[in-house]
Order: sequence, then C-alpha cells, then structure tokens
Amino acid sequence: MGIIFDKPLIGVVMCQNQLAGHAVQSVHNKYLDALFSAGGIPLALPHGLATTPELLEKSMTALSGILLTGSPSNIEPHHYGETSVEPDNDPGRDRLAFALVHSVIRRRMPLMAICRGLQELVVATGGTLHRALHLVDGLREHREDHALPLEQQYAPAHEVWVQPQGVLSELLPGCEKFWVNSLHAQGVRSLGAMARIEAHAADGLIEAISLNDHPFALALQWHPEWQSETSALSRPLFAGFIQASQRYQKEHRI
Ligand SMILES: N[C@@H](CCC(=O)NCCCC(=O)O)C(=O)O
Repeated sequence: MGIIFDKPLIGVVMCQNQLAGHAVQSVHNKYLDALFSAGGIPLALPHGLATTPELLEKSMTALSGILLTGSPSNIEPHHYGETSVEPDNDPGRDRLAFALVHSVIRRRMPLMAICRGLQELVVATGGTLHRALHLVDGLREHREDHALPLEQQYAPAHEVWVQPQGVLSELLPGCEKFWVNSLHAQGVRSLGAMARIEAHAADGLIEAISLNDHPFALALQWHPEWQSETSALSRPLFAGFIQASQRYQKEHRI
C-alpha cells in the first residue's frame, strides 16, 4: 500500500442524508480539506462496513487513522441507557462509529473525533450524554444560530481551559485557554474509565477528551476543521493526528 500511498490513508465516517428523495451518505468538504492540508489522504467509509465485522476489520488493515466527524444527527439514547426516542437519528452512523472506536482501541490506531465524533467516543467507552445542554441548570447555550451566515455560526463563541500534561497541552504548548466555536445541543454528562478530560468550558462542560493508554485518541467538542489551515490553534491538532498516523503507517508497514 505504501507504494501507492506514501501518505497515511484516514478513514472518515459519513452521515446519512436525503438528496432529491434518495438516501445518500456524505461528508462535508471541510473535514476532507483539513486532512489533505495536514498531509493525510481521506477515504470515506460507508455505513455498510459495520454490517459484517470481517469486512470492517479487513478495511481497517488499509488505514492508518480514523476521523469521526460532526453531524446534525444525534446518537440514539438507548446506546447510553436512556429510553426516549431520537427523531434526528442516524442509526447506521451510530453502528459504524462505535465499531470503528472499538477497532481503533484494539489496534492502537490514531483517532481524531469532532463534535458528534466526541460524543461517539464518549458513549462507545461507557460514558453518557446530556441530550439538551440548554435545559441543564448552570450550563450555557452551546448551540449555533442557524439564521446566521456560516462564518458567524463557526465564529469563536466561548473559552476553553486546557488540562495540563495532556495531549492538547502538548500540541498547543503555552496555550492554557483559548476561544472555540460551539455548534452542539448535546454534550458529555459522564465519562467511562478509559477517557481523560483534556479541556472544559467556563460552565464546567467537558470540551475535549483523550483516551488513557492510547498513542493518539483526541476528541474535541468544537470544530477545528473550520478554516483549519489558517488557524494557529487548529493546524497543530491535525498535524499531531497525521504525524501519529504516519508513525502507525510505518510501524504496520501499510
Ligand atoms: N448533533 C450533536 C452533534 C453536533 C455536531 O456535530 N454538529 C456539527 C454540525 C455540522 C458540522 O459542522 O459537521 C449535537 O447537537 O450535540
């Protein structure tokens, strides 16, 4: 594979949507562009991969990293012990994302997870979510205003404080707090034993996590992929992920 791709191939999870009456799976260009700019080659992964474990595992042997993207859809609450129905669901994406997290943990393959992706990493490792942050006492509004132009929706919205001696503090040395965008209604309620807090907001909401005892598994509740190439706070995050994927590629002779 190295003969064809000297850059690491990064599997990217897609979202199920409707387009002119047809079911489609898609991924925003901003995620693909951020990976290309950092030196990776994105490869979109269809939900069908999760229907056959052997298929997924075979596909994983060609990859050197996984990116779990954001999405307007929400994880179905039964995955974290709640009974209510989720109208904005994407069960195929839930299945694939959870299978990818478990495979990544087994293989010690680098993972980067953004917004819904962070929530998937939380749930797949035994944590739970708040389903509507704006209804939780003491938590601020973390949603975007859909009436605004995209530039304003993805503009910095609040600060985050970085936990010392973590993955984030290593990638952004000297950066104890910084502003991030905020485009989510749900968020972390509790973490499983494998997860470590990397950053939190002023209202106490967990904004970034990593996995203990894993070479690189970083998840962010904000969107560093938005104009990542021109952001001094986002470029190092993708650079760190792609460097870890390059190391994985070399070690596994992919
Ligand atoms: N639906 C979840 C996750 C929010 C999320 O991932 N938003 C991303 C929007 C589209 C994108 O930029 O990828 C929640 O509301 O918490």
